[in-house]
Amino acid sequence: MGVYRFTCRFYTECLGMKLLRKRDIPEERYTNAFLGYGPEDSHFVVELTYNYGVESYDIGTGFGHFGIAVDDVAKTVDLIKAKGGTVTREPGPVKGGKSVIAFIEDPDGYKFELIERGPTPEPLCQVMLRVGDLDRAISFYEKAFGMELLRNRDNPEYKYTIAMMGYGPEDKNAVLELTYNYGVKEYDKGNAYAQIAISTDDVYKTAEVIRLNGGQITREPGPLPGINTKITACTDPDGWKTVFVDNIDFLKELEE
Ligand SMILES: C[C@@H](O)C(=O)SC[C@H](NC(=O)CC[C@H](N)C(=O)O)C(=O)NCC(=O)O
Repeated sequence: MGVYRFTCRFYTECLGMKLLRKRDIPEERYTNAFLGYGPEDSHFVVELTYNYGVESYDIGTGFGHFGIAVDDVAKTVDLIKAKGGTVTREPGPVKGGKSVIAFIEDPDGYKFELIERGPTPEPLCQVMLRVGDLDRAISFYEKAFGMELLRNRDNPEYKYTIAMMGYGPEDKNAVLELTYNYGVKEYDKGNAYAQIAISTDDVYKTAEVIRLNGGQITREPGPLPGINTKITACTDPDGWKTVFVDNIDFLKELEE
């Protein structure tokens, strides 16, 4: 359990997240820790999973980073260094743009982009995933998941395009940042990053819409054995997984 405890300390001490909930599922041989900047019923959170006995994972090349909005990137980086955290890109304007950013890594090698922004109710603000066909990915997330294309930006000098997808404006909501690197059609997904989770009022309808729009259902909609929360899961055209969780069931789970 050493890796699990150390990782939690990094999230609370270096990133200022709160440890919201822990659960051990011995019959499935894993433990979860839920961390974030506000309660799980109204905030995007990180779910860390420790699988008994597994001490390392392959992060692959497709997963990019989690974005964290901070009001002063340089100050945050100093604090992270003082706590012994790993900084992989020093604070400064993004190449080809103006936003001040820095990159850090957690003890398992997951990257976090620190982004300088004003105060926000949702500091855990991005999940960056690389995709092989941006138009295909945008169309999938719009039609199958009902997300909006909030903004896109081409950076020809550095040969990539990004598209921000989500359910509300970036300054108040967590978004999916899809990145297309010119000419790169496929990535290695490794075995570390798992999925994002999205709430829904009806997992059965959600699965139907996903199927109609080219998504692959990897878990048929229905209640999870033991806890009865209804979920469905799918992969997008690049193979990135998403789990949809029934709203009311999830709130009941939090009360237990
Ligand atoms: C503010 C927002 O626009 C960004 O931070 S973009 C960050 C930028 N992204 C990329 O370069 C994506 C393409 C890259 N090849 C990849 O696949 O990750 C970035 O990471 N810039 C690095 C820098 O040092 O500025």
